[in-house]
Amino acid sequence: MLARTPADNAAIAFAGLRVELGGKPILDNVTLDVKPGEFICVMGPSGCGKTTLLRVVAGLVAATAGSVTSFGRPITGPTREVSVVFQDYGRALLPWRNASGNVALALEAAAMPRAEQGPLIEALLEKVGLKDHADKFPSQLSGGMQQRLQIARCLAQDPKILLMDEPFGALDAMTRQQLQDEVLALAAERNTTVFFVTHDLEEALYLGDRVVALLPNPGRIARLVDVPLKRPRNQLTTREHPDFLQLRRDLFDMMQEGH
Ligand SMILES: Nc1ncnc2c1ncn2[C@@H]1O[C@H](COP(=O)(O)OP(=O)(O)OP(=O)(O)O)[C@@H](O)[C@H]1O
Repeated sequence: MLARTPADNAAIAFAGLRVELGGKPILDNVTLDVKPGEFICVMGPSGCGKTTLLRVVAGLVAATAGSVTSFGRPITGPTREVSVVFQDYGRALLPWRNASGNVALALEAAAMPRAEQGPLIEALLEKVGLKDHADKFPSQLSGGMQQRLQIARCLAQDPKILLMDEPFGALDAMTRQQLQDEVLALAAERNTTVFFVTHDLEEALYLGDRVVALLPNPGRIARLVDVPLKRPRNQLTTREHPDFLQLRRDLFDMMQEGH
């Protein structure tokens, strides 16, 4: 039997990953192990390759060199074990299906018998606070509610890994904070590995067990920091904690200096 390496146990393992698109290097020498159940945040300025890195994990972009594996298996394309929440909920949801119908989409894709779908859809909508809105269409829901619906649809897939690409970027500050806490609670309850992309340093520190800071041209890991703040996090006390402020300062300076 072949010996297992630490990377085989990682939910996601990048080893010397390089990605070129259109002949241009976009990511270079990305090496990182993401532990099962870890909440990892990838942050950095616009164009540093955050979305490209997420798309590699989703199996939508191939490595030019190096490797990316999930629980020891190479990622070669999209699978049901990995689900993606996009920033643009308006385009991710089907406008002609109501909330239940949008969640059902994930279950239909898994060929779940219709009779089993109902109770599961109800439970998922309740989980994201949309129990009383099951019959509403996306256009009848607020932005925050539409994003909750997209999250419910992703959870219906029961993914091992949840990829989130600036999911709260289009929401107002209050809704954004509410959803941050809801996602933290859901991820903890299900022990889901979350790979969360944001350009917002404070959001990354608030959510993450670790923060990966990328710098551009080509996108590369500039810092990998542990966030030692206790859980459950709290929008006031966590953000006021001296460790939070220190990490924010360090990462901010690093991004400003660009190295
Ligand atoms: N299909 C493609 N072909 C060529 N270049 C691409 C392609 N997709 C992305 N890029 C380039 O790769 C770089 C990284 O893009 P990416 O979207 O991954 O960055 P990002 O950090 O997510 O940026 P943002 O925060 O603005 O979304 C950019 O310079 C972009 O122009």
